[in-house]
Amino acid sequence: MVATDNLQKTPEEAKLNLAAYLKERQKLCNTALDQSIPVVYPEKIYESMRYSLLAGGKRIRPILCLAACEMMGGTIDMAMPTACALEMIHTMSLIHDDLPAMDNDDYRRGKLTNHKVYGENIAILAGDGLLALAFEFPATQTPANVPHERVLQVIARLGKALGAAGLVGGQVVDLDSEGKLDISLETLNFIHNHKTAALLEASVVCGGLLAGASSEDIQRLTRYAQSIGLAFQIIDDILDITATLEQLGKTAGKDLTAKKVTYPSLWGIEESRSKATQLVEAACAELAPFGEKALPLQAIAHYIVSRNH
Ligand code: DMA
Ligand SMILES: C=C(C)CCOP(=O)(O)OP(=O)(O)O
Ligand SMILES: [Mg+2]
Ligand SMILES: [Mg+2]
Repeated sequence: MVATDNLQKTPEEAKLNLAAYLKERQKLCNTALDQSIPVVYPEKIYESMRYSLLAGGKRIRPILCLAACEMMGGTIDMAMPTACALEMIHTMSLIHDDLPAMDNDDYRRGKLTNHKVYGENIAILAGDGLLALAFEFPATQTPANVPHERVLQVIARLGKALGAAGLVGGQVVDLDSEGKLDISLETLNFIHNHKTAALLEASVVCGGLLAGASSEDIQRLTRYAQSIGLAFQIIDDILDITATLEQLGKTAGKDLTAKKVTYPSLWGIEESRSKATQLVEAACAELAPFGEKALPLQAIAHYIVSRNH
């Protein structure tokens, strides 16, 4: 074998097989998520919740949570219930985001959207059910070797990331901005930082909290996550232009149809991509003091800009 194997690879990827790492973590998360919702009476609601929760997806948020917990000296078991909660919250936000009253989308994760299969009423309730479980699950399932006050911090953190000061607030400004062509960069950053980055930040920070990380380390994790959070949404907006329905598992070109101002609409694709790359470099630099232990989080940061779906 010639030594060209590592060409095109980031320094982290050269030392860590990221594709295998992500696949293994996705499998662990999928098993835990599958077990988190048994189907009982009234079956329809559990089936609807499971339909969207188990429909695939990259599982980026739970994987970030597990990786941050491990980097800070914790274990996968300590973080798995919270990792599942993050995916439940994310899935709820997708089900509601796709409703006719919001983005009115027919496809998600390569399948018909929840309301297309179960009707709007059940889709709304499936989101509510997932959201409630997202708080019950870490509160009741986190193993006893994690001190209660850490779990309490996690619950508070999830609520903050998701509420009006986070994801919900971002979605409100996103909806308000549709069709307006004079949206400022400040408003655009507000949308991205709230609707997308807040939950990604909570994913990383909750992993650190569960492992008992110091407040200084939590601040470092926060800065890493804020940078990858903004980069994630810039890439999402680029993919909306460049990728296909088959790649994305959701309708492409929606931002243009909905007349949404995005990074690529303001600055073009290349400059937006270079901004996202700079953010990822900054994110990786934040984790330099953690040395080799930071490799997974650094590789995930690069994956966020290089992904094609
Ligand atoms: C989705 O934002 C954000 C949340 C919080 C669900 P979006 O509508 O820009 O993304 P997508 O293209 O995935 O619907
Ligand atoms: C927050 C946004 C931009 C919605 C899509 O999130 P993902 O791209 O993580 O969707 P899945 O892989 O989980 O389906
Ligand atoms: Mg939306
Ligand atoms: Mg949408």
